[in-house]
Amino acid sequence: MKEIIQLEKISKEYDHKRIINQIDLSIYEGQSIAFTGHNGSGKSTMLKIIAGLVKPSGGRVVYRDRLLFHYVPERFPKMSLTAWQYLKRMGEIDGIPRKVLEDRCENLFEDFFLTEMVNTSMKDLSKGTLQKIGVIQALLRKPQVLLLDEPLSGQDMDSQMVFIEKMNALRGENVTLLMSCHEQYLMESISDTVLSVGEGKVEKVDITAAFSGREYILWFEKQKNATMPEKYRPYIRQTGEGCRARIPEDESSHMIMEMIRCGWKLRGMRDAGI
Ligand SMILES: Nc1ncnc2c1ncn2[C@@H]1O[C@H](COP(=O)(O)OP(=O)(O)OP(=O)(O)O)[C@@H](O)[C@H]1O
Repeated sequence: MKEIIQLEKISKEYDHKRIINQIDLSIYEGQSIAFTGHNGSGKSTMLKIIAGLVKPSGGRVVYRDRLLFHYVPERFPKMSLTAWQYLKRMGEIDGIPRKVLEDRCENLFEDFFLTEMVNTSMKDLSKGTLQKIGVIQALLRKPQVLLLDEPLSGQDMDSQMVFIEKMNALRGENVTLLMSCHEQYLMESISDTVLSVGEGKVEKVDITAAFSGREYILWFEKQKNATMPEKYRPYIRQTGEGCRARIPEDESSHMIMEMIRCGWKLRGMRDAGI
């Protein structure tokens, strides 16, 4: 694999407090890294340093190529433009032809269930909706490196599934993904490397050992004309207007996709071990 970014002895201090301490890290083309760790451990700081948005206090970041970065912040600024006006401007800056931009936006609005909100002023949109607009902006023109700061924190379950699908499609196109994240199922779904950030250090987590044998509890709500996929019947218990399933982790993404395809709406998800 081709190394595209190298962190050499990176440190960062805020108010004399060392958040990141002498980190060395190589990032490879097409790699998908999740930074995980407690609140305030330094995940966002790592992303911002890699994106060149924050200057390290020590060390240097070496970029092997000229790379197109897209950065999706955790909190998207509220502004008076509508989502559509905003994305049109951003697309124009990216040099995307008008018609291509319109088609791309329309498809992405639909995918992320945003069609009814495109003409609402962004200052009146929720955190999750703004986050989706940030993701759409990042998808308008394919970047080489996509950085996402807690991309799922405000998104509903259906949008999370769309997001996972889109990220895996980008991985298929060799886009390098770097995200900060707390959700283990997201790391399992889209990351090949998990790095734990804490006490100044960044350490690799053995994903296979950490996630093996896990099961999830899923809740689905029945929509009109929903049918039950035969394959998953043994895992499912009916509950009033919906159903509940306990499923091994490596089956969970497929089950969710299949249930959504059969007309169910994912209402919730949690680790069965918690
Ligand atoms: N601009 C800043 N000025 C001062 N301190 C900062 C600044 N940015 C971050 N910090 C501090 O650095 C530490 C790491 O912050 P960072 O946002 O990187 O953590 P995080 O792991 O992403 O947290 P969370 O999971 O809560 O988003 C925190 O203690 C935070 O308060």
